[in-house]
Formats: sequence, C-alpha cells, structure tokens
Amino acid sequence: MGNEALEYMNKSKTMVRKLLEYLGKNLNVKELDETKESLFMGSIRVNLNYYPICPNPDLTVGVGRHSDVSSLTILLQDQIGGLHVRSLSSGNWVHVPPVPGSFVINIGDAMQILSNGRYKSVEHRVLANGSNNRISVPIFVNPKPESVIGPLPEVVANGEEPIYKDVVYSDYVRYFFKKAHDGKKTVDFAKI
Ligand SMILES: O=C(O)CCC(=O)C(=O)O
Ligand SMILES: [Fe+2]
Repeated sequence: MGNEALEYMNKSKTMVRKLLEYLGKNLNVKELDETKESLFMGSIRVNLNYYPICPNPDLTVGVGRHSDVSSLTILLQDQIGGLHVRSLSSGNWVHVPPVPGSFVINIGDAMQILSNGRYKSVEHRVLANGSNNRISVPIFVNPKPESVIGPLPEVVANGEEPIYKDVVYSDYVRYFFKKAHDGKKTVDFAKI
C-alpha cells in the first residue's frame, strides 16, 4: 500500500506543476523555477481518509469546518458524497457532488498568504453519513516546512500593500494543529 500511495503522489506532480504555473500567471510569477517549486510544492503528502457509517449522523460531522494549510489540495473522493465548501459570497454550504474520474482542487492557506489574498483558501467540511462508509484521498501540496512564506515579491512589486507577514511554514502548521478545527481563523495567524 505504501508504494502505491507514493507512486500516486509522485505521478501527481506533473499535474500539480501545470496547475501552479497557471495560477502563478495571475501573480506575475513567470516560471516555476526551483525556488518557487520548493515554496509551493516542496513537501507533498498523501492522506487516506476513511469515514465509517455513523449511527447518529445528525449529532456530529465527519470533519469539522476548516481550510487546508496547503498551497493546493488535490482531492479524490469516492461516489458517496458529503463534502461541502462554503461560498465566499453567500456564506452558504455547497455540496461538492462526486464526479467519476475527476479531482476536487482546493486552494489552501499557504496559497492565500503567498498570493497576498488574491487566491482565497476554501473553507470545507464533511458531513457524517448514516448509511454508507466513505473514502477520500487528498494530496496536500505544501511549502517546505522550513520555507518562509509571505506575500510574493512579484505580487507586491507594484505597490500592493502586503496584508500578511512572513511566517515559517512549520510554525503555521503547528499553530493549525494546536487547536480544534474552527473555520478559516488559522490564516489570521499570518495577518499583519
Ligand atoms: O474527505 C474529504 O472530502 C475532505 C477531507 C479533508 O478536508 C481533509 O483531509 O483535509
Ligand atoms: Fe481539508
């Protein structure tokens, strides 16, 4: 199993690079050189999530509301459903229906900080299910733990006011795991 997970992760890198190159265009990042690659995708992790049938789905949730600390998350979900994302404009929870053969791509907090808030990490949660087990496999694409993340020089070059300070990525992650999932509050840790 370990080998399959590792192979899956490594094979995803081509797609991840393409996505980052595309997203980088909006940030005046001309190319994904070694420095940028280490900043956006220097540390990649794959998780295997199993949500067993829940006898009282109304009393709990599968995963509480949070945003990922990653730069990007590439999520593979099975056909059961239950993932919801929160609309930035309305605040409403929107179900993300499983589409066979597709990935859900989520923006994470590191991307929000690096882009000086141009890209917003998505708040999401998973509801408990009373009749089906569910499996999901997220690939978390992260900065290297020792990376210092803050608004990219390319983004603030034209006089844009930075709204985040530089933080060591591992400090940010430690802060995230220190507390219970509570929506998008973690990102305030990096606010100026
Ligand atoms: O199971 C899912 O669809 C999402 C899981 C999740 O949000 C996470 O592992 O961070
Ligand atoms: Fe998540």
